[in-house]
Amino acid sequence: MASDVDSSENLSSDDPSALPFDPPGNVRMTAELRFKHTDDRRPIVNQYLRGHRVGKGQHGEVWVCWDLSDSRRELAIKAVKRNNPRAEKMNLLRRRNLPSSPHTPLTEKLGSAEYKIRKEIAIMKKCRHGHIVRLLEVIDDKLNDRIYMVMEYLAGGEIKWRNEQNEPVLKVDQCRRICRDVILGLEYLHYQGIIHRDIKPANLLWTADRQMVKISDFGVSHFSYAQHLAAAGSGQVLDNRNDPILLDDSDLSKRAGTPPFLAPEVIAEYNNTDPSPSMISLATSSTIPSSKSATQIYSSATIHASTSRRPPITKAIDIWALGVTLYCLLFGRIPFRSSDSSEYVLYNIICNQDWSPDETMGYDHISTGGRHPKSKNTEGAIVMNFLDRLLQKDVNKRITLDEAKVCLILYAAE
Ligand SMILES: Nc1ncnc2c1ncn2[C@@H]1O[C@H](COP(=O)(O)OP(=O)(O)OP(=O)(O)O)[C@@H](O)[C@H]1O
Repeated sequence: MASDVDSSENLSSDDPSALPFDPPGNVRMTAELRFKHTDDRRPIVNQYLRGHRVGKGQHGEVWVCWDLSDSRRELAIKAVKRNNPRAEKMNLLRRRNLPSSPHTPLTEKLGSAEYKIRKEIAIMKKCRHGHIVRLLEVIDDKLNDRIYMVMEYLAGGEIKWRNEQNEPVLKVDQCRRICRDVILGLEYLHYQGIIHRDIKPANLLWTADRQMVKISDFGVSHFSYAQHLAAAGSGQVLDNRNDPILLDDSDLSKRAGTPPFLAPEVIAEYNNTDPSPSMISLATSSTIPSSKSATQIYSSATIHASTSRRPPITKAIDIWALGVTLYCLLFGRIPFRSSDSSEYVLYNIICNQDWSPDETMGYDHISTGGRHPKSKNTEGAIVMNFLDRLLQKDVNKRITLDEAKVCLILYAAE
């Protein structure tokens, strides 16, 4: 088998349950795929015995598998088709009405499916942290135009946060612990210069014992060398020079993520109560399908820096998305919703309307005390104040991860 270990990262990969701030581990890059079946017709991809399918996304399918080589470890294997004609067609339809740009982004040169997977791999290769799903091997099957990503398996699956009646199913303390895990994961990502851009409950996976969550799905994430230097200090050098895809900044100008979780600065052109007709047509050209209001979008529109008021897009967008996520976990519903499922209405609500809590939060029905609780020391008041700071529309007033950590420590100590 033609296999080579990424030479830019020369630390051994051993412990799968890496502790926070572990150095990056090796990701095996394998250029050959062997496919066979067991006697009872179960598929084997190289040394991985494939089990049942655990998930299906826009671009790929994920199966549980077992490493037959030595460890017999239970892992996850994601298969992505390099060229995805359906997704390409959707993108083409979306792009049709948009103004053309003199600079053709790499997304369009490579085709969005291949770009997405290559970027996801490049970003995951940089990460080794206890709250980030870890990539172990990439199998590049050129013959069949597929790429396989072998990852650690999160057996608890996606966080289930509401029941059929849209009521919360998690206790407030569980929500707090999920929040803590995401903050630790984001702290590591931001230190690496990575903006996740799609934090939401569906991208947070439980470990088998449901004691911990890990951040997954880096399909629309962005690596910024400038942010990495800012976070890590200018003495740091880029540790992955072989990945030009990481240096392509064109995709930060795309509106990527999941509409109800987008921060106001990402959709700043909707921060306007009297929109121009062109603005409405821009938004309605990609109306949110009603049943899929929490589906990821990518490049439905290029963000134009036409407005001088536009704040820069920074890692603070992940903090906003964490606020939306925490609200979902506490109340079993999304804080900003549009009644008619149009993107324009939703974005206008996100930019211009305040959120409101229910009387109680969590499965354990703890009183919130309302949007601005009178007493400051109740559990409800502490959580509402935390949400208020995460969901600050003004990016300069939004809480930082350092401050969020302090809030959570104080909250846990109450
Ligand atoms: N490491 C993993 N362990 C367990 N389940 C996983 C793992 N990775 C993904 N899944 C499951 O598979 C589903 C699809 O995975 P993923 O979101 O990565 O695919 P995708 O094609 O990138 O999706 P999309 O682009 O639509 O967000 C997830 O929703 C999750 O439930």
